[in-house]
Amino acid sequence: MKANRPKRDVHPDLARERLKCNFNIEEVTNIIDGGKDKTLERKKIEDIALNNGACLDEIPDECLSIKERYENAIRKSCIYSNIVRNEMLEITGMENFESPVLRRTADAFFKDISPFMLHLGMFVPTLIGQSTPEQMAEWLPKALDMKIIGAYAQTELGHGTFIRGLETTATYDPDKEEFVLHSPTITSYKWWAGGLGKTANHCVVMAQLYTQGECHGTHLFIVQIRDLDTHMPLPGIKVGEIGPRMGFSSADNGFLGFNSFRIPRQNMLMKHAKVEKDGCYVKSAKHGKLTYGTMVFIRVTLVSEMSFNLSKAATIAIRYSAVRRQTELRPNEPEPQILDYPTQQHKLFICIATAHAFQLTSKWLWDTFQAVMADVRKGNVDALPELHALSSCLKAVSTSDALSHIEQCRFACGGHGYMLSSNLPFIYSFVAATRTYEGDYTVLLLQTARFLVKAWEQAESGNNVTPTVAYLNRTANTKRVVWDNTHEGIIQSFQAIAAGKIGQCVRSIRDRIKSGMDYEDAWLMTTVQLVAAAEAHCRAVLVNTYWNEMIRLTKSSSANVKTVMHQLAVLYLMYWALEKTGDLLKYSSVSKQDLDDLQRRYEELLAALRPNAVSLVDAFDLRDEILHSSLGSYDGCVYERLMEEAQKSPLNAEPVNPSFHKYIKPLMQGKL
Ligand SMILES: CCCCCCCCCC/C=C\CCCC(=O)SCCNC(=O)CCNC(=O)[C@H](O)C(C)(C)COP(=O)(O)OP(=O)(O)OC[C@H]1O[C@@H](n2cnc3c(N)ncnc32)[C@H](O)[C@@H]1OP(=O)(O)O
Ligand SMILES: Cc1cc2nc3c(=O)[nH]c(=O)nc-3n(C[C@H](O)[C@H](O)[C@H](O)COP(=O)(O)OP(=O)(O)OC[C@H]3O[C@@H](n4cnc5c(N)ncnc54)[C@H](O)[C@@H]3O)c2cc1C
Repeated sequence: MKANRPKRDVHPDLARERLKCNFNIEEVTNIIDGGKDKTLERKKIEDIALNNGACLDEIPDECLSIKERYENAIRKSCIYSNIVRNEMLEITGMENFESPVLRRTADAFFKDISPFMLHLGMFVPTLIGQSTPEQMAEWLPKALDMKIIGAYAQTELGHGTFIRGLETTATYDPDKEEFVLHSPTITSYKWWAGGLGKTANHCVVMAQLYTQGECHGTHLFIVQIRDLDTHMPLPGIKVGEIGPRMGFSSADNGFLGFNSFRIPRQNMLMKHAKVEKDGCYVKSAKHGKLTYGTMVFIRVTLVSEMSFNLSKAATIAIRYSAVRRQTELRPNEPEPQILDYPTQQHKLFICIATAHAFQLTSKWLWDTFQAVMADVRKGNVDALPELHALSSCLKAVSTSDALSHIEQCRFACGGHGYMLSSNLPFIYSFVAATRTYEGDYTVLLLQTARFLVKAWEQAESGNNVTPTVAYLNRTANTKRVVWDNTHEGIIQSFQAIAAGKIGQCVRSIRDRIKSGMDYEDAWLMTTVQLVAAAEAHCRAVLVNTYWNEMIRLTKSSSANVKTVMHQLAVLYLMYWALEKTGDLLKYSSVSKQDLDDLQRRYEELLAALRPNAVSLVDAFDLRDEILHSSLGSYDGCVYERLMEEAQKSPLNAEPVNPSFHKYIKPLMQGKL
């Protein structure tokens, strides 16, 4: 079903906004995309995927039943996969199946989520990261060609965070050279895996490996769960969907139980550890946590995913705010555009800056990830703890910040932001899940904290520490940093806050141990502070990386692009400095006067950015098909679209609903 979209003239308010722009939008788009060639490639791919209108729906997703929504999502997933397989991968190259462009175009097809998302998002990366070359040759081509469709089944009903506590067992039987998968309890049922409920015919399963009578901890196995022809669950498999949830409505998140289900020995993913034919277990020579690799990979990709989602929300809210007028400031004067209110600018401009901060940081994180993985392939795992610490905190903070900024975008759109047709509730509920999945916020920050405490102890004893915590070598023994309101000064203050908080955690742990606690209890009692310290470290990394990358990427930009990119980065620094005034007062010499000055400069910066606001979101270059929003379309025809979407409500299909005759009328007549 293709929907025809009427072409409309651009709303005069938006047209006027665009005339005010003083920088080259395309140059900024190129920076966000990672270069002019990347922008051209993206546009070419978007044209292929979206120009034929296959992504559009006649009936909005939200007006469909759960079953219809799933079926429509499958229909479109198949169309989309075919386009990816036949046309898009030819341009990106097969090896770039995880290209952000594919994610971006997928969003035009799915207002919610594709049931195939986890196939490409986690199943395929697990095959790549965890298989031997022979296994890769066997499974990967089939997976990329959609001959098999997979899910990632790790979490169980009883355990998500604590992977070592998973209960599914895989017991090796050397006589038959098979593993026997079993779910011994109700809590051992796999739970949550996207695409598992109704779509996947294969999945990667994490299970406790038993061989020669010994448990060797969790390992990954590839398991066929459904017949490829009939799609019926195989004997010994109990599989289904987990039921309605806050978002992810079309992802058929599933449950899965095994009743002594047998798989060949070759189905254990054996890149890092293996079981020989006779049942002998050979441990990973490199690092015990390499089986967690897919999680690290997704945590890394989520930072750019957050930038993308935030840029969508910011585009919707800023275009709407340029069109929406509300409240007379002075009698008989026209009502201002709500974007003219500094409070509105305060809600929204930080969203643009944060989308840039996450995008530039995500590219840097991706390069770091690639470099560490290249080392791991050569047998050097020295940088793995730092990568784990970094990807954990950046995943936690970027998802959490994106979520609260997206909610601000919804607030900024008043009542209309609450409409599903605005798309803001969908974006919000999608991003709300990211704070939990792939490692809960608190849990991941505590992982980073473990690394930071060790780094602190090294720095304290005069040893050099790894690059992302190098600031500890400078600041570990400093009481308070001297406040300086330049960007360098603000970045150093964030580093001083992080160092101060980590140091305080170390002292708290030591004091508690001195007073008789064992290390575990002392750590536990300090976890509220440890989470705050890891967050502070992450903010220090973010401000530093964003600033450095912005300078590097704008070196050859035109003067006005340099200025506007610089303004956004300064806004980001100031916003967070003002959010953290308590910490600044504690760990720097900042005075009340300095903070008042900072507040004034921040407000001036909002005013300076105001004329470019609409063009800055135009620079995200998000097509209307991707935005799916009655409030955010390029033409700004908000009211027409709201009315048009309202007409599609199933309740408007008939002038009188049958419930009137069945219930209301009898009630009115006293006949009920
Ligand atoms: C086309 C591409 C598209 C991309 C699109 C992106 C969008 C995708 C949409 C996807 C939608 C949904 C996906 C959802 C998928 C999932 O949620 S899958 C399930 C994910 N589950 C989790 O993340 C669980 C979180 N828990 C953990 O990670 C671990 O259990 C935890 C780290 C908390 C602890 O693990 P333990 O095994 O108990 O480890 P410990 O004994 O505590 O630690 C020992 C040391 O090992 C270090 N460690 C832990 N993990 C790692 C790692 N990954 N790498 C390196 N090191 C690690 C840990 O810090 C300890 O170190 P220390 O002893 O302190 O030195
Ligand atoms: C939409 C969605 C999609 C998902 N997709 C998949 C998938 O495809 N495959 C898959 O395997 N899984 C998937 N998951 C599961 C997801 O990875 C887990 O839900 C997540 O890792 C959190 O684990 P949990 O649910 O066990 O939470 P819990 O660990 O039970 O957390 C509950 C609370 O306890 C706190 N807590 C837990 N442990 C600690 C601790 N050590 N210290 C301090 N506080 C702690 C947490 O901070 C949290 O506040 C998905 C989840 C969602 C919501």
